[in-house]
Amino acid sequence: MIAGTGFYDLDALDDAQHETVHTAYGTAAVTRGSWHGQSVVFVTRHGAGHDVPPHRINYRAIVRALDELGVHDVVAINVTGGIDPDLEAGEIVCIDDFLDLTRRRESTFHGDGLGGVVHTDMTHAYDPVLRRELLDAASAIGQPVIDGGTYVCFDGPRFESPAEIRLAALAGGTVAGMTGVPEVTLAAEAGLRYAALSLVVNAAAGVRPGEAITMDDINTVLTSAAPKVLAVVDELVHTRSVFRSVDGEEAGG
Ligand SMILES: CSC[C@H]1O[C@H](OP(=O)(O)O)[C@H](O)[C@@H]1O
Ligand code: HPA
Repeated sequence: MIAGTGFYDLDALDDAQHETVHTAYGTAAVTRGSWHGQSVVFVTRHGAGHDVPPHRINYRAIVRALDELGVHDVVAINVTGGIDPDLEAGEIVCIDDFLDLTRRRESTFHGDGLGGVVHTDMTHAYDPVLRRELLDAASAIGQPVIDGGTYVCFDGPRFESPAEIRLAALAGGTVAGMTGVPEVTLAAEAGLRYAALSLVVNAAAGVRPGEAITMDDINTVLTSAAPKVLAVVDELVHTRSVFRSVDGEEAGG
């Protein structure tokens, strides 16, 4: 699980061990533990003290570390601003596409052409099966989650201008964030299954004319809504543990 703003530790993890993983792309701080008997690796992408801004996160080290630790499935949580005017703060969207409007990020494992030039398909960058599992988990606990939406990624760390959000809306954007890309594209390059739950914490700039974006308002939404997102992931992990014990499989992955 890779989470960001408002998600700095995972109380659900038993036997949590903090580790630094050294990769060819730099280091990543991870917490490993057991959740409903399943092996889980948790990463808080801005760091435990939220001291890494979105444009400075070492996405390649995080994704490579998860890959090297044997992770197969990644559930990402991103908090976002709603571009779609119908979205209210506190709503959750299970993302199914992205638009990359970042400009200054290391965004590939294949930049140097070593081993050949590689072009990775992004048609199903958000894994349909893992998305379905998340949506089913949400249904099982009665938590509404919107099925599908386009995550538009900006560099940040500033919020967008109203004109930037109008451009993103014209392109079909649903929510705006600063961390979803290249996390999703690197996961695809690494062959990891990746799905993302996006928690809307404000209306994106200009969507509600006259309304400013404040961290106080965002933190208020996070306090009440973050547990709902975690409850969906908890149900997913719980469901998997039940199926694995019925199947007699080893917990893991
Ligand atoms: C809430 S202020 C903006 C900050 O929040 C989002 O973080 P994350 O994607 O890690 O949940 C956004 O991308 C910015 O980093
Ligand atoms: O409005 C936003 N824009 C970009 N990222 C965000 N993260 C929370 N809200 C926003």
